[in-house]
Amino acid sequence: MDPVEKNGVIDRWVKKHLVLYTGATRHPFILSIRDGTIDFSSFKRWLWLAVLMGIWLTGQDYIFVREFVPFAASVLLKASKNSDDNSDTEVVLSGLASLSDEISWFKQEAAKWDVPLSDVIVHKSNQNYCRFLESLMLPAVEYSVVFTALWAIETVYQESFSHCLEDGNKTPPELLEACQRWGSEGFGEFCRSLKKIANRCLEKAPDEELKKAEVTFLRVLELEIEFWDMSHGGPK
Ligand SMILES: Cc1ncc(CO)c(N)n1
Repeated sequence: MDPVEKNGVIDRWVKKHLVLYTGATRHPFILSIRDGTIDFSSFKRWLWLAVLMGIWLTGQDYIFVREFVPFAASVLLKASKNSDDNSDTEVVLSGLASLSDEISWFKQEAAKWDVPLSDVIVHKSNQNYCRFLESLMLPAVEYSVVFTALWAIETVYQESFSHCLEDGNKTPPELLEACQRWGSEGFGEFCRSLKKIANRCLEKAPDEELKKAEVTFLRVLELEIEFWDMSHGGPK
């Protein structure tokens, strides 16, 4: 690890807000997948009920990703305008390409469970998250702020699902495919590229902007926790 990355702003913030960060990346829902304590009969019952109530998590994530695409595109636009490094746009573009892949996967999953994605009702927590993304798409929101958000959103998923694949996991085979989607080495590498760029932008950001980016980071963590919370809650 190079010294810049090790002492970067991002690592400082992760350390400073470790409780919230761990809350997002080691949520009880994720731990129950990793420990294999997720009871499949109850999971299926939950899934069935959730489908009926429109809070099916895959369906919610499909809605989220559909909103995440224009957000990532807005980061791409800012990268092409503001960035002093051309490779930024390439990194974001590769992220957009995998989102296209993700959307196909959601559709395939929906077909497997025989649930039409068009019928999914947006849960309140998800709606809040999508609204937050919308607010970040405004042209006035600084590049370092949106980049911090992009890094945090992707990294929470990466750290959560890679934990389910680490040594000693008892992850049910039915869920391995989903875990590999975000827990893979390739996605980890992508998140590290995002972190490098975020650190570089934050290093140069004025204090005011740095504060905004930190608040944005914390908001992402809260919204991710609320997203996981949908796995055990009914519609709010
Ligand atoms: C809620 C949520 N956070 C992050 C990601 C990563 O793309 C996702 N698919 N969904």
